Amino acid sequence: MSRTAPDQAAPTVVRTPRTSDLRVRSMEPLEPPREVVAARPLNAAAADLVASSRDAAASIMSGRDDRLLVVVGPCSIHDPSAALDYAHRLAPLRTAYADDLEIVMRVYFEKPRTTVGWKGLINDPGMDESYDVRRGLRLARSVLLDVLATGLPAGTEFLEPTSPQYIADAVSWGAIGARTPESQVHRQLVSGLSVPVGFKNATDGSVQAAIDGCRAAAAEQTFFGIDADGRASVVSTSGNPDCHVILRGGHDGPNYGVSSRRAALELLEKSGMPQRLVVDASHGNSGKDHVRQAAVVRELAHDVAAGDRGIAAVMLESFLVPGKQAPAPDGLTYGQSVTDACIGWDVTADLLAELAAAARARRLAQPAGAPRLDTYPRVGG
Ligand SMILES: O=C[C@H](O)[C@H](O)COP(=O)(O)O
Ligand SMILES: C=C(OP(=O)(O)O)C(=O)O
Repeated sequence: MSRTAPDQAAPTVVRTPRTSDLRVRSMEPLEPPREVVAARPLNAAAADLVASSRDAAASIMSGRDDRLLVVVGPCSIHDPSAALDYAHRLAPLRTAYADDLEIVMRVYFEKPRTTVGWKGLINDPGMDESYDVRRGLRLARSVLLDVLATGLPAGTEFLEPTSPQYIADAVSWGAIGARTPESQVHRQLVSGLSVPVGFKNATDGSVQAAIDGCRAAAAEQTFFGIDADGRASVVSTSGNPDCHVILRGGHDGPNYGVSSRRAALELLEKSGMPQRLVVDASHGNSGKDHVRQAAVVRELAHDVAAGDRGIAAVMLESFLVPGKQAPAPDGLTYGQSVTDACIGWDVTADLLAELAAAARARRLAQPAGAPRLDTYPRVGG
């Protein structure tokens, strides 16, 4: 065996380990928002509806308007035809109850999941794990414009930090879901949205998380985002004063009852925010049992009719057919939810009539000289 002389040693091979994209399978550029918006721009009538319904929602939430805001519609949009069918039924009720209710349709495209599951029409429009996000974005925009054309404003959850560039001009009310009120990314995003936004209490029931979310979103923020051409950008915002809290229940049970509402109103007062709440009849407040939603709404309507002014808005998950089914690319029941169970159309129509009557009764019961709610400052104001 020959020994290698030190000056003839084999050169050391220095291997540089790969340290990025180890778990990224692919990256595909998206169309810039400007192109998607230009393909289906808002017309003047739709822009008027968006602007006036945003004002109405902000006025109701601050107490300048004594009607009830009602955000009602499917848990998620999966079939644009069924969503439009629903919108055509709801739109006449918006007109019929306009003196007492400001009805906004839930048009939710992005679903936050507890672990994993279908993440909504934008992420996977075919519900077949093909994740055609380009189609999803265009489809979502079309659904929003078609809903606006029926005369209904739309409300949605903002989840992906860049998707609002594609659709937010057509949205009248926004939500930050229970899994994200503490997320800095979402608070920053809301600070730049031109839309009134409700922060849900956290899934553990914390209302303070939602209040802190409103306060952070009311402040000026600087963060990463994309511009209308899709370029990575530094975004600086002036803050969103039109934020409010949504009670949706939590792991320990519902929080729509009078004592939970009173506790939430006290927290709002301590933070100098309007003592006005959105109450979600679904999720933790119904235990995800759609039949329970009707009981929750009726309890809220009773308290509104008795003069409760802390309830400014009610959210309902409703579709054409009650219940829910598993998401699938075909073979689905038309008009039934593929995420949380929804109440069906007939019950929805009854509940809207009851909420309108309750808002009317509250107005009539208002003692002359009662303090105007609009004396509350705006968030951060
Ligand atoms: O609103 C919909 C659901 O409650 C939310 O997306 C979480 O759903 P999951 O717990 O089924 O994932
Ligand atoms: C996901 C939703 O609700 P939450 O964030 O309260 O679970 C929703 O309203 O669609």
